Amino acid sequence: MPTSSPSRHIRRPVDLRLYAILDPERARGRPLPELALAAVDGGVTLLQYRDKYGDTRRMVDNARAIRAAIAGRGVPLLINDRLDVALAAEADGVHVGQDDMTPEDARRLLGPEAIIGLTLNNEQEASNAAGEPIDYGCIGGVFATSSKVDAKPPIGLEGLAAVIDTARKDVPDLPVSAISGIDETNAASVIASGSEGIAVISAIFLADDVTDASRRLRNIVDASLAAYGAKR
Ligand SMILES: Cc1ncc(COP(=O)(O)OP(=O)(O)O)c(N)n1
Ligand SMILES: Cc1nc(C(=O)O)sc1CCOP(=O)(O)O
Ligand SMILES: [Mg+2]
Repeated sequence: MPTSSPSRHIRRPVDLRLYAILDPERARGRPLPELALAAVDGGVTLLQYRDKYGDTRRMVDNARAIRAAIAGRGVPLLINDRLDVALAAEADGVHVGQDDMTPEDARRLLGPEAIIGLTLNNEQEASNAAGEPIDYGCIGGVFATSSKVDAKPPIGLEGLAAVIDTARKDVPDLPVSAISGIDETNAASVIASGSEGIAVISAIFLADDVTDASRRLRNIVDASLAAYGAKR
């Protein structure tokens, strides 16, 4: 078994500018590896495979196929919730929420090189992130979404700014992004609130042209980061 000391974790570098989450429920029946590559071609910097309904074998097969499709492109692949799938498919890490396996247990199982992300829903959870062996936090949900059945009430831009401020104060070296309902109309406001990037499902993977949608979002993020800067 891999062993790791979670309390002494040195954060892995992670580029949060455009984080695409690939979910078969939001793919319009199109092949996941092709969608993954199309998104990477458009400038996605981090990719997650999220599958709330897939059986384990399908998930491992899909994760392997996605990994093969984007191999050599420098874009890490994370698996939502499922450490076993991440290990079997040799993905780069996992994303866990507050009700999933703890970051400490995930770190112990995956080792120091894995990228581990954690959902932060409020200021208390941002504060509690201090000392967690994670590499980034993702704050949600900012706006309403149809992509998550058990989504919490949206916190809006003011809520986002408050959670980011708490993270900056209590966990200054933690990179943070934001999720839920983010698209071309509001991405700039998310960055202006202090986020280092955006995490997106439908604005990328429900688009007719996934590469074009990714490119437009990436341009908005880059321009907004240049204008507002990351506060960290
Ligand atoms: C980047 C990113 N942020 C948040 C989530 C949500 O995680 P969680 O709260 O565990 O909910 P599920 O996605 O597991 O339904 C995420 N997956 N990715
Ligand atoms: C996976 C996920 N987590 C959320 C949270 O609030 O924690 S919202 C969400 C889905 C985001 O999809 P879209 O970009 O289509 O709104
Ligand atoms: Mg989860």
